[in-house]
Order: sequence, then C-alpha cells, then structure tokens
Amino acid sequence: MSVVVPECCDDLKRERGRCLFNKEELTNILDGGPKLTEKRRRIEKMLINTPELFDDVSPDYLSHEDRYSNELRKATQLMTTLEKNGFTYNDAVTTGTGLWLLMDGNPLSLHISMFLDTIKGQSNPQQLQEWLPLAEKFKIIGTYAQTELGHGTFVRGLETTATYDSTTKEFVLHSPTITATKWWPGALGKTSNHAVVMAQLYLGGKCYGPHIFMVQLRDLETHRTLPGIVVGEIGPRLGMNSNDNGFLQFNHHRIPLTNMFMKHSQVTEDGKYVKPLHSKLSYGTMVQTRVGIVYHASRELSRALIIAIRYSAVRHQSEMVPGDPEPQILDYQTQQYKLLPHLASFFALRFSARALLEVFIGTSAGLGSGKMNMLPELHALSSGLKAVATNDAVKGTDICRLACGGHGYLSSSNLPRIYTAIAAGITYEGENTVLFLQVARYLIKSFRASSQGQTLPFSVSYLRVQPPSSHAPLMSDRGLVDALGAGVRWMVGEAERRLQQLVDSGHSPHAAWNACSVHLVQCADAHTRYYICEQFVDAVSKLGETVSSGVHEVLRQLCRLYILHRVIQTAGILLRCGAVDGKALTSIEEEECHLLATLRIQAVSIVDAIDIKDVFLKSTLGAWDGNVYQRIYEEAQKSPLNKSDVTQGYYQYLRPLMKANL
Ligand SMILES: CC/C=C\C/C=C\C/C=C\C/C=C\CCC(=O)SCCNC(=O)CCNC(=O)[C@H](O)C(C)(C)COP(=O)(O)OP(=O)(O)OC[C@H]1O[C@@H](n2cnc3c(N)ncnc32)[C@H](O)[C@@H]1OP(=O)(O)O
Ligand SMILES: Cc1cc2nc3c(=O)[nH]c(=O)nc-3n(C[C@H](O)[C@H](O)[C@H](O)COP(=O)(O)OP(=O)(O)OC[C@H]3O[C@@H](n4cnc5c(N)ncnc54)[C@H](O)[C@@H]3O)c2cc1C
Repeated sequence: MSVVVPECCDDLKRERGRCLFNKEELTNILDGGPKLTEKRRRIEKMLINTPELFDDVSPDYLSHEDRYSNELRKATQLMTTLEKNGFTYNDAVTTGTGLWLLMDGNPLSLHISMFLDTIKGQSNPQQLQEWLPLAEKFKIIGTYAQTELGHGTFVRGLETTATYDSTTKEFVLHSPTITATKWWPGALGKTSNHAVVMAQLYLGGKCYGPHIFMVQLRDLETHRTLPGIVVGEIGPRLGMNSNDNGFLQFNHHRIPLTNMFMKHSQVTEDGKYVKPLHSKLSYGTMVQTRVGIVYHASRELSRALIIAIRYSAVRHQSEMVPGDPEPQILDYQTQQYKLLPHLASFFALRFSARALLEVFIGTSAGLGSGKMNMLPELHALSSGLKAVATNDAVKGTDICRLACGGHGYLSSSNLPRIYTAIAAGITYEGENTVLFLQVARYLIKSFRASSQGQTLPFSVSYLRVQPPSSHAPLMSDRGLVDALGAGVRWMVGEAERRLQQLVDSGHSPHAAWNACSVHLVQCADAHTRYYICEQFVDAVSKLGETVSSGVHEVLRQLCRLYILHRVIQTAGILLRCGAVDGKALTSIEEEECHLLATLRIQAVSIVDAIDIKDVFLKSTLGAWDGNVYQRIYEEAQKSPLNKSDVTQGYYQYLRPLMKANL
C-alpha cells in the first residue's frame, strides 16, 4: 500500500495554528542561543545526508552479534563523517544528534566520553602528549573500567591490585578473586584495545587506595587479547544491547610505571608516593560524566514528550460528552496531568543542567590553580542533579509510554527503547540512592557548620540556622520557592535532630546514619529539587528582559507549573513545618488544574520548539506530520514473521499439536 503523506494532519495543523509565541526563539533558548541552533542544524543536515548512518532493518530483528556489528558500523561512520566535515564527536554528543542516531548504546560512546575525559583530566603533560592524539584519532580505542563483579558503588572496596615492582619499574595488575573481575564497562567486551582501569595501588606492601592506570588490552594489529588478560562480553541486558559491555581479568599483567595517571598523585621510580591535593581528584571523570548525564537525561525525556504529546493530539478516544465526536485525548485533564508536569520538568532540568555546567567549568578552572574549596559543592550538586534528572527522565518516559496506551508499548513508538536506555542512568555513574546519600552528607555537614557560625556555600546557604524571612508573597513564584526551601531546612533540621538523638542514646554515628537514611535520601532529593526550582525561576526572570512576551509567557507558565506541582508533591512536609496551610494548598491545586488547561492549548507548539527531527525521534507515534496509523501499519509489515503467510513454526510445532491425539 503506498503512503500519501499529508503535509501534516488536520489535528496537528489546528494545534499549530493556535501557537501564540515565536517557536524559533524558544528553540534558540533551549539550544543556548541562535548560533548553537544553527550549528546543531548544520550537524543534523550533514548526518541526514549520510544514509549509512541509518538502519535498513530495525535492530529488533537482528541477532545479538549483528546488533553489535550494525551499531559499530554506524558509530565508525558517524566518527568519520564528523571528522570529514570539520566537527568533533563532542559536537554530536552535546547536540544529542549523535546519541540519537546510535539508538541503543553504542560501542564508541565510552571512548568519546569517559576514556578521553580521563586522558584529558588525569594525565600529566607527558602522558597527555602521548595518549591524547592517539585517542582522538582512534589509533587507540578505550573504555573506563572501574566496576567489578563484587563492587560498583564502593570504589574503595575494589579488589583489582596494581603492585609496584621497583626492580623493573612496572606495575603488576592482578585480579585476585572472581569478584575482582571488572564487570559492566561499556565497549570493554570486544571493541576496546585499551582501558583506563581503577585499581588499588600497592607500594612496598602498603595500600594507597584506588588509582587509575592506562592498560593496553589487545594487540593493535591483530586485535587479539594480550597475554595475562582475559576479556569478553557480559551478555544481554534490559536495554542498550548494541553495546558490548564487558568483563576483564588480569593475571599478574605488567605495565610500565608511566602508565599510572600522574596528574594528581605520583609514584617515583624508587616507589615513593606523592599525595594529590585532594583525595577524590581521581574521581574527576565520574563527576564530569554526571554533569553530562543531566543534559542527556533531559534530552531523552524531551524525545518521549514530543512523541506522547503529538500522539495525544492525534489520538481520539471515548466520549467526553455523550453523543459528541471522540475528543483528542489531550483534552482529558488526566492526560494533561500525566504529561504537562513532565514537560515542565524537561525545561527545569535543561536550565539546571546549564547552571551545573557553569559550576563545573568554574570549579575546574579553580582546580587548575590549586583551589579545592569548590569540590564538595560540585560533588553534591552533580550527584543530586544526576540522580533527580535520571529518576525524573525514567519516570517521565514511562508515563509518556503509558499515556500512549497500547501503541506506546510498540517498539516502533521508540518509547520502550528510550525507556530502557535511560533506565540504566539510574544505576550507572553512581547508583541514585548512593548519590543522594552523598548529598545528604553534605547537607548535614553544612547544617552543622552553620550552627557553629560558619558561612555556607551558595547552594546550601538557605540552610543557615537563622535565614532571613521571606518578603515575597506566599503565592508568588519566589514565595512558593521560599516555602519549599523552608521545607527542606525543616527536613534537614529534623534529620540532624534524629541523628543526634540516636548518637546520644548510644548508637555509633554510622549506625545512626543508616537508621536515618530513608529520611536523609528524602532531604537530598528535596534539596536538589529546591535548587532546580531556583534555577528555573532565575533563568525565566533573567530571560524576561530579553525575550518576546509570547515566549516569556510560555516559560513563566511552565515554571509556575513546575513549582505548583512540586509544592503539591511536598504538601505533607510543608504543612508539618507550617510553610503553607490547607487553604493555600487548595488554591494551589486549583491553579494547577487551570494551568494545565492553559498550557494544553500550546503544548504541541512547545514540543515542536524542542526541534527534534523525525529521523532522530524514530517513532511511528511522534512524527511531525501526525500520520500515526499509516506508520504503525507499515512498520508492522516489516516483521520477518510477515514474510510468508505460513511460518516454519506452524509445520514444526502447531500442526503436530493439532494432529496429536490429546
Ligand atoms: C560526557 C557524557 C555525556 C553524556 C552522557 C551520556 C550517556 C552516558 C555515557 C556514558 C555513561 C555510561 C556508562 C557509565 C559508566 C560508569 O558507570 S563508570 C562507574 C561509575 N561508578 C560510580 O559512579 C561509583 C559510585 N561511587 C562513588 O562515587 C564513591 O565510591 C562514593 C562517592 C559513593 C564514596 O566514595 P569513597 O571513596 O568511599 O568515599 P568516602 O571515603 O566515604 O568519602 C566520602 C567523602 O569523599 C567525598 N567525595 C566522594 N566523591 C567525591 C568526588 N567525586 N568529588 C569530591 N568529593 C568526593 C564525599 O563528599 C565525602 O566527603 P566528606 O567531607 O563528607 O568526608
Ligand atoms: C548499562 C550500564 C553501563 C555501565 N557502564 C559502566 C562502565 O562503563 N564502567 C564502569 O566501570 N561501570 C559501569 N557500570 C557499572 C555501574 O557504574 C554500577 O553498576 C553502579 O555504580 C552501581 O554499582 P553496583 O552495580 O555495584 O550496585 P550496588 O552498589 O551493589 O547497589 C545495589 C543496591 O545497594 C544499594 N547500596 C549500595 N551501597 C549503598 C550504601 N552505601 N547505602 C545505601 N544503599 C546502598 C544501592 O542503592 C542499590 O539499591 C555500568 C552499569 C550499567 C547498568
């Protein structure tokens, strides 16, 4: 059946006709300015004009091995296309385009992110000069091998050892137990010929804790595994199965002294240890990746939202008024309640990701001149935002899937794949509960420091024991954000009180910490969300002076929805600490419903402004033209089961069953 694709279906035409703001202006804001929009579109055009980057057959129909090879084919093609056209792989990552083409995890992603970032951030000048050009030109291909079968979260508990032998000036890498096997690193199984490996440094029989080493794993000509190394792939996962997550064991494998990354700590030829300025500087690559993940999560959430909101404008179901035509499902308040707060979250995360990036850049510049004081703040912010962003992206993506009813469960909607890929983000790069507990540690320390009269860093300054009282009217954006801040202060104060009470009653501080950890995680989550609200309000108010009134109004409404929704989610705490009363909550609930109806009118135009092209959305439900049913039907025709009317399975199994005398 041939498809006549209308320019765009009537429903979407009508939706777009109601747009009251300048879409291009909103696109520019999301990209970070018109120049960045223009650059992103140039990259997209170049990629769209490279047919080799697209799948002929859906990866769903490929074998495990073919999925990997197909993705590797596209990943290498992507790198050469970028290079030939004067772009870097970073350009493809920071615009999202590259990651979207490589739809389900790709075998070069660890190379272009954590492997290169470790070389840039952990090398001394000689190492940088030696390794960076090789890695940038793909002469060596690597990954980040830290997690082991027995330990992922607890980096200090890693078992892989790197023992210095001063007689040969080498480190001996060894995996003493099965649990010391490196397990999970992306691209480790079959792609990488090098890895940066986290191992316990031993000098003269003493352990100096985890340090990073550059290790060659495979021969650069034959790609065969080197002696003393066992490496392979770990098998199918929930998602991202086109990556070759791998395992790695060392059997007394020797590497030169100069292969320990020596920017921050050093080992001399005679085996002396030189301490770093801060003990956690070797965790820098993780921090940098967490910053990137906040952007990544917001982008993936936006893809799901575009799909679900366009589909909700095209899908008609049931009767709102008996006898009337079936309405667009987006007209149901419950559907708006499912989707629009997540749309607001996407904007909130995007502005917060930008603010975090600035903190990261500022802190990194400080580290360059020996200033370590911003490191705890960066660690807490990046941990909290990584956790909230991935939690919300996963939840939001699943809500988008559910909001599309049965068709959201179709692989061709692309929602399952977006979901399984981003779901891994809750676990990798620091499991979210664990990261929240790191944030909580910072909150409690800050709260205690404030009681002793110390000045607090900016992200926690609102926790000070005697904060200035809020002058903003409660129902203003600022007033509600101040109320949320008061709620977090109350929660942290309460956590501190409970901790102290447990210690006073004879518990060790560690036992007390564990006994309060559910509450502590809630404090960290609430603190991070307060920070996000602040960033959203600040960004919208700063933009107010520079953008047109239509765009400003949309941003103001989204920001308001985010705050109202957050207040309702936190109602219990806010009532307990007296920051709001029942009457205020009732009016907030009513206002939220009102705002849903207002935002619904322009919802399609808002997701259009996110400006993700169909080839990157890869969805039968979310395409720009809204031609949903034809696309779903055509995708189904591609199923290999439809190649013949009667399948082999019929002759092999079904027919014998039907003929059997049961
Ligand atoms: C650029 C990318 C772009 C886009 C991304 C897109 C897609 C994703 C692409 C790639 C990602 C794919 C795969 C992911 C790869 C991985 O998963 S790699 C493995 C990641 N592993 C982890 O994250 C492990 C998590 N665990 C930890 O980080 C630590 O073990 C810990 C923080 C939980 C605890 O560390 P310890 O050494 O045990 O700490 P401690 O002795 O208890 O001390 C705590 C004190 O140290 C401070 N601290 C901890 N970490 C840091 C840090 N990074 N920076 C600064 N300070 C740190 C902490 O605050 C405590 O300080 P106190 O003053 O309170 O003592
Ligand atoms: C798709 C994917 C890709 C990955 N890529 C890489 C990679 O490239 N390189 C790499 O080195 N690693 C990689 N990892 C590993 C990843 O970083 C770890 O899985 C992650 O750090 C969590 O560690 P874990 O698996 O040991 O979980 P655990 O730490 O065993 O967590 C299990 C449970 O225990 C809880 N828990 C653990 N510690 C605490 C605590 N202190 N307090 C309270 N609760 C706790 C957690 O909250 C969780 O509920 C990848 C993982 C995945 C899923």
